[in-house]
Amino acid sequence: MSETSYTQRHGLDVAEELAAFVETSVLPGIGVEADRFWSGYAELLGEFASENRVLLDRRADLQGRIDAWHKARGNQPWDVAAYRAFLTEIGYLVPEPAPFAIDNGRIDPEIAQVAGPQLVVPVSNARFALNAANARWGSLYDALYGSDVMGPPPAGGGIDPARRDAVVARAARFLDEAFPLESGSHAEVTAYHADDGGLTATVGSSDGALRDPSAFVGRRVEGGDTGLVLRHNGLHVELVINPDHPIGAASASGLRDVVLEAALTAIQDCEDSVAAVDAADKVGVYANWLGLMTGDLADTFEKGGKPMTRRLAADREVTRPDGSTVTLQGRALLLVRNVGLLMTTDAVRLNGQDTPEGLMDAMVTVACAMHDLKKTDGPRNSRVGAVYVVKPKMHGPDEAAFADRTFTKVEQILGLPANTVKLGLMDEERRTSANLAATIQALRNRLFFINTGFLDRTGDEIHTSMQAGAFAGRDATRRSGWLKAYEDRNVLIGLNAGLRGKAQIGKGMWAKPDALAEMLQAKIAHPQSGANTAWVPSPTAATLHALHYHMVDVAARQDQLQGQPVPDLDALLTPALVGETPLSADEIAREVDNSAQGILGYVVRWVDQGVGCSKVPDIDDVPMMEDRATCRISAQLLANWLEQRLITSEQVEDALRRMAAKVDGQNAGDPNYIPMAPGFDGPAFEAARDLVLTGTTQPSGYTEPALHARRREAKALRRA
Ligand SMILES: CC(=O)SCCNC(=O)CCNC(=O)[C@H](O)C(C)(C)COP(=O)(O)OP(=O)(O)OC[C@H]1O[C@@H](n2cnc3c(N)ncnc32)[C@H](O)[C@@H]1OP(=O)(O)O
Ligand SMILES: O=CC(=O)O
Ligand SMILES: [Mg+2]
Repeated sequence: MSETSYTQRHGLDVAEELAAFVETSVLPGIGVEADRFWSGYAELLGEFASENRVLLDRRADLQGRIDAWHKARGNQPWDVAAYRAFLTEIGYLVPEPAPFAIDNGRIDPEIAQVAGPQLVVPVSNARFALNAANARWGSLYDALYGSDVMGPPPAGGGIDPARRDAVVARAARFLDEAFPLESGSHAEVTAYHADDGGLTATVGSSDGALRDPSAFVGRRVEGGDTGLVLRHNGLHVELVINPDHPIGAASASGLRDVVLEAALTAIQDCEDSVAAVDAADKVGVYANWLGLMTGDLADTFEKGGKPMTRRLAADREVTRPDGSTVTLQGRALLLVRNVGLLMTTDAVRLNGQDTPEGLMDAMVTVACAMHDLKKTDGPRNSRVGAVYVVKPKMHGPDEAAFADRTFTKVEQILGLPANTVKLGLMDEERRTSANLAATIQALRNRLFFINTGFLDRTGDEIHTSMQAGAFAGRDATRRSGWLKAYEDRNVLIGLNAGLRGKAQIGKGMWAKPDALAEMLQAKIAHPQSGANTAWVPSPTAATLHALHYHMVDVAARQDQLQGQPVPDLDALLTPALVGETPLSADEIAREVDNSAQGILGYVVRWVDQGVGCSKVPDIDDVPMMEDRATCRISAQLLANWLEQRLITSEQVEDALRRMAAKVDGQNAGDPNYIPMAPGFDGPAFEAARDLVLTGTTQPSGYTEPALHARRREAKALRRA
């Protein structure tokens, strides 16, 4: 039962808290009257809500036909030619467009020109959201010292001199690679000098310049620190000199830190990393986004036993050798991820019906961003007057065209110039990957990224071919040919569509937040593949991943790749089924336990505590980032194995119960935690059960319907 109270606006029933938030917090100062906002919203729903429904019905219709095709073929050998012909006949595959190039208008340099990390953060968490914005600049010393890159992370308390020296030496190696000196190493520098002639470094008895003197940008002073700002591959690096600081005092040159320009962009997420199921939750999410756009967001919390208040970082003013100044952005360029087309919300109702949540996100998040567009001086987000909306889970060109028209309408309602809103296309559903060029074309006037590597994409891979047979395990599914085709095609199709120098071609999330030594080894593959950004889960990961963009010149890599043949669709369309070599009973049992644990560990915090992104140890106790997309994969794999009779529902129930007890144990230290055992009947456990047992019939295998319903149930129980 909903607790929501409504107020009437232009024929809409609007939740009172949303109406109050829009009218008292969002609209004042952006030149849009409440009447205009709500009458426009009513028009938007009138024009787009039923089309949204038709697009969802089309998804279901195509899925039904694909399921029937696989079932009718039974055990016949896989025939990709027949499959392609069938997908073409039903309109799942559309004709390739003639060559074209995107024309996306003015785009900020963090997207169009410079390659670097993209951080993602649940915007519902103000402390994290601010931290993500401020992760534009990250201490390399802290990232190396505090992570596992230099060996097991420190237990805390005090500085270990041996570890400190190893960190300093590692950072000097980086400086030698990115900013080599004419002679000698940064490790040997006893003094850095900056004057109108540029930067010199003293090594032994001689002063030498940088091998590339133009890499020196200038100097800035902050408190007792002098920052010497360098630039390489478009990314800035600051040598922080302060001989009075304990770390600077231990260094002959007084170098106390090397600060990297790290998260060039940060996605403030209203989607899969948040749990927002009603008007109150949505207003919480929007309020943080609004605060980021006005610049006023602040959060006070306790850290290390002391209260601290976090705010957005200031810009950085740097004095060049010739005395002129340049202002460097202090914060990541902020993008906002809206929700997709699937869910409806009861925060705005029309004719007694809930309305598409994606349309509400479009109206409200763009209106909030207008506070940034209205700024005439001081720190701002977009310097070219753009709003960057990341649009997830679109299936193919028709849905992309729908998003394009939706934002045209939103721009008209809010009085914004056409194509102010730029869209990031998440290539995370198979119908988009298979029709990528046409999908890009549908967004050509506002596209600012295409990203791959997505976990949702694996979930959709399994769901789409649910009836084709049993999928190999989660890792094997992600190692097989379709994934390489998906990744490679995305880069090459993006380059063919003229994204170079205009938009991002991005790669996916590093989902092991604590395994950063491994990330440093592995994630260099992203820039090497021609991607000019890739997702990271934390500011520390952003700082470390930034090193990769110094090691690889992505623009040069894109030049090499431009014009290479795009891999054929066959590999993309071939599902990663178990095949000739069946999985052993042990392999199956281990995968079932692992998936059950991942689902429960995530779902219990989502449903009972409203936490949308969690760190959950896997079966080998490796902490994994779990969000709705990883949950979708685990649930879909178990649903597929049930459907294909590799496992039984009794096995699933047994694994869920055993793993629920394990997850309870893992959360024993959390005073707010509600154990799932021994009753196994609370909304969290029920949600996990729903996700697996109804996984074949959930739309596209999405987790939102089950999670939202159970979270609302948990909230109602708490109220009762
Ligand atoms: C499939 C997809 O859709 S991927 C996109 C969705 N995923 C995400 O957005 C991942 C976001 N990341 C996170 O939520 C977290 O990093 C987790 C849950 C994965 C791990 O969190 P933990 O390691 O437990 O973080 P913990 O609570 O210990 O915080 C450590 C510090 O890192 C910061 N931090 C961690 N992640 C982030 C982040 N994404 N952005 C900003 N700051 C962050 C915290 O603010 C905190 O610093 P503070 O104390 O100074 O505020
Ligand atoms: O949205 C991100 C994903 O991995 O899915
Ligand atoms: Mg996703």
